Amino acid sequence: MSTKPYLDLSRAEWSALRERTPLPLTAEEVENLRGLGDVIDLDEVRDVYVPLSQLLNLHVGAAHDLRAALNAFLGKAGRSGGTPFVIGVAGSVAVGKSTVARLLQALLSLPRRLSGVGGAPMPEHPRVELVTTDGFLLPKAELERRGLMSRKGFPESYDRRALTRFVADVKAGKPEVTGPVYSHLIYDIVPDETLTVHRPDILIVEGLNVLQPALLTGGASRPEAGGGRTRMAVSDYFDFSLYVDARTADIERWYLDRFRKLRATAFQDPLSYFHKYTTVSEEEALAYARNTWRTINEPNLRQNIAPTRGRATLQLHKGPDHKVERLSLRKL
Ligand SMILES: Nc1ncnc2c1ncn2[C@@H]1O[C@H](COP(=O)(O)OP(=O)(O)O)[C@@H](O)[C@H]1O
Ligand SMILES: CC(C)(COP(=O)(O)O)[C@@H](O)C(=O)NCCC(=O)O
Repeated sequence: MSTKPYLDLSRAEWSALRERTPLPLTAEEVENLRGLGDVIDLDEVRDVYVPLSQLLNLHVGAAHDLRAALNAFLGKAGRSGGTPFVIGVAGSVAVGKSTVARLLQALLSLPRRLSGVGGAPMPEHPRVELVTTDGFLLPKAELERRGLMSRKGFPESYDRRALTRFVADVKAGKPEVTGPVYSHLIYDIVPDETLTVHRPDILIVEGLNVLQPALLTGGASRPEAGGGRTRMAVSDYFDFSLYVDARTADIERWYLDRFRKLRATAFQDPLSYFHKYTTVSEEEALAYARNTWRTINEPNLRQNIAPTRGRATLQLHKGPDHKVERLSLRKL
């Protein structure tokens, strides 16, 4: 008997699971998914992401039942609703986290009649909110002050306390939870802009470091005091987590391709932090992007992000064309 914590499934094995609980999408719903403006193709949606949304619905139902049982034990029957189900999406810069997160948001928001799961506690139209952790990056001026501009995306470049507090507040059922907003255009936190989450049924939290374990505070500097205190990490609030995985050479290529595309589009805006790369040759611009990959994003992947892969509930392993080739599902 295998004691490996993960069950490995080929794409074919995984997509065959869908047939047992078919999810019929109407033409309009398919059209809405296309309307996400993403590159993702519909075979991929059907074979990989529809079964995933069905598995997530099973987890949502089971989490609800467990909470109801706990409340009954505590003599609080009838108060089991209202706790959002929280999903974390982790992986490297440019591996496709935001594409997966937006797609899941769309699939999980579909009317319940499509979910194939009976009796789950969701309303007919579940409200699914998405937050990205870039809003919790320290502002550029603060990164500069701390000498962290070349560590952007590393765990220490975030206000981890604020992120954890944000998710804890949503999970606790606060009616309104407000967080900061990051702009890729200005490469900084946007002053005077916030995002507010209003008691969603499901919250998706997407970012490079969402599977980082909790920090130990105080203990390292004061071992004589008998060790420190462990803070909660954002991952402590997850009911389910996904790690989007691919070969490093493929991710680097996707990063450079995205940079090339942005150079022809968003960077054209004179307000863009990267506007300067539209006025030099493509070769020069790509040399800059390659350097950013090699000195920031790849070391962050190796040192901080990839080591958290084994904490995810499900790992999606992508091939060179973004198609999911195999999956590892946590079973122990
Ligand atoms: N399933 C997919 N099929 C094709 N291209 C994809 C897919 N997912 C992501 N991409 C492309 O890969 C790049 C990185 O994806 P993105 O979601 O922006 O990554 P991240 O949020 O991890 O930085 C983008 O150019 C995106 O269009
Ligand atoms: C904003 C990011 C840190 C990603 O943040 P996330 O939402 O994953 O927390 C990253 O996309 C980024 O800008 N990294 C800095 C290096 C670069 O320009 O690629």
